[in-house]
Amino acid sequence: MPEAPLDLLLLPTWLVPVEPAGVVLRDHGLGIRDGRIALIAPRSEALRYTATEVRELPHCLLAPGLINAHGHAAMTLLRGIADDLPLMTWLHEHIWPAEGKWVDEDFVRDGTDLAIAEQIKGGISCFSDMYFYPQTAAERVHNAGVRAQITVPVLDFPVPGALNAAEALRTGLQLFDDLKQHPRIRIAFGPHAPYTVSDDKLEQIRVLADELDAGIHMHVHETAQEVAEAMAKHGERPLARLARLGLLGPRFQAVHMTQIDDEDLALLVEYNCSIVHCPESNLKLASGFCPVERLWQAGVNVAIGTDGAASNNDLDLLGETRTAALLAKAVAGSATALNAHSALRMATLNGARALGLGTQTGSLELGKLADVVAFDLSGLAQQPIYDPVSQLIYASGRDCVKHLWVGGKQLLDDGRLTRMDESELIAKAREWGARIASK
Ligand SMILES: CSC[C@H]1O[C@@H](n2cnc3c(O)ncnc32)[C@H](O)[C@@H]1O
Ligand SMILES: [Zn+2]
Repeated sequence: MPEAPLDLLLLPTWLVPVEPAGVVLRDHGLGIRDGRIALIAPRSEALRYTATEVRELPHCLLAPGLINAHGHAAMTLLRGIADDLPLMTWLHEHIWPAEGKWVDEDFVRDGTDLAIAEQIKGGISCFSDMYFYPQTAAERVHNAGVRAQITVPVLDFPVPGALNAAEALRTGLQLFDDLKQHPRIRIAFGPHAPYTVSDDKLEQIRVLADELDAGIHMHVHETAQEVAEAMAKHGERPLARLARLGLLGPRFQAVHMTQIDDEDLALLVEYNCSIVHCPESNLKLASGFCPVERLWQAGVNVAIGTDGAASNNDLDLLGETRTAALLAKAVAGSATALNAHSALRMATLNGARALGLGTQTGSLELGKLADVVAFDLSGLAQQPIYDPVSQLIYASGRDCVKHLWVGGKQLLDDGRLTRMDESELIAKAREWGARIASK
């Protein structure tokens, strides 16, 4: 029986599948059927297939959609509200007061939409979100067509939208139930940090996460001060405390990890945890440096995240990946650390693995979801091209992002959002900015 026609055949100059590592396929086609990758073949062979739509992509590099493995989407509306401060001053004196005053469902709706649009324009097909009103964030993800891990935020003190941790967990459980069949949304737990969540709440989360086979996403070892204060208070390092409470495992996503001693590294390896490295937020808040090369050599899965726009101040994962590649060399004292191909892997497949989506997305392989980005490398600043991946990571900005498909649906076409109104998003963000600045 003849095969059903492809829905879409993409014909780029370069195809970078990410798995197998280091491969660049020249003049190949990628076929999509029913939202999944159905064909990868040399151009001449690919052209023998019938396809409803054929898209020539000259000078384009086709790669898996980028995965932003840590952020606080709605914080786009607090972009630039408090710059050039250390973490605790930033949080206690500026961000938490602003969130207490402004964050409601409308804020999360408009801020999340703005973040989604910025991320789509930056080639991000999937992101992780840790913020208040996760049900509203999930609704925005559903409408926009992107993929996301939405975490249920848990803190020991009252927060916007959920009066206490018990209520936050109750809301969260409802969300797990409502969205368990959703094709693009995965719910996880988001205990904020070891210094804001008590042992009993963490144990409760461990039990629920085991029952639901869910991820646990948490800021951990963000600064040396966090570790020193935990030593003074509990007599143990935060990661060791989390291990004692049974939270560590392959579904645990430790965000930041700028402080890693030998025992910490042994725990990360033993429990097969993922790390989400946020180099630009760590640089801006002067939080510290995650030792990426050391983790990589030890076989730990390291993904990349932007963190929120109030500490970064953009959601540009391509730029973040370049920063990660450069910083890894400085921290390791070795120019061979984190080459361009490994950096792209961190921003794609490692992100998918961290979020529990490694068998579904993060690489261009037959049967995987068609989450695909096309970067246009035809510009002056990208010439000449010896290695297109080097050019992408070290010499390109997000203005090169041309098209994005998520599950085979096109969300960005020639740099334009297909499902969202950019001028409306800008107008709404300006309204919020004016309101917040005036008070
Ligand atoms: C539980 S909702 C998220 C909560 O986290 C705050 N936040 C944003 N960035 C960071 C960071 O780098 N470290 C710690 N906490 C952060 C955000 O403002 C929300 O209150
Ligand atoms: Zn964060």
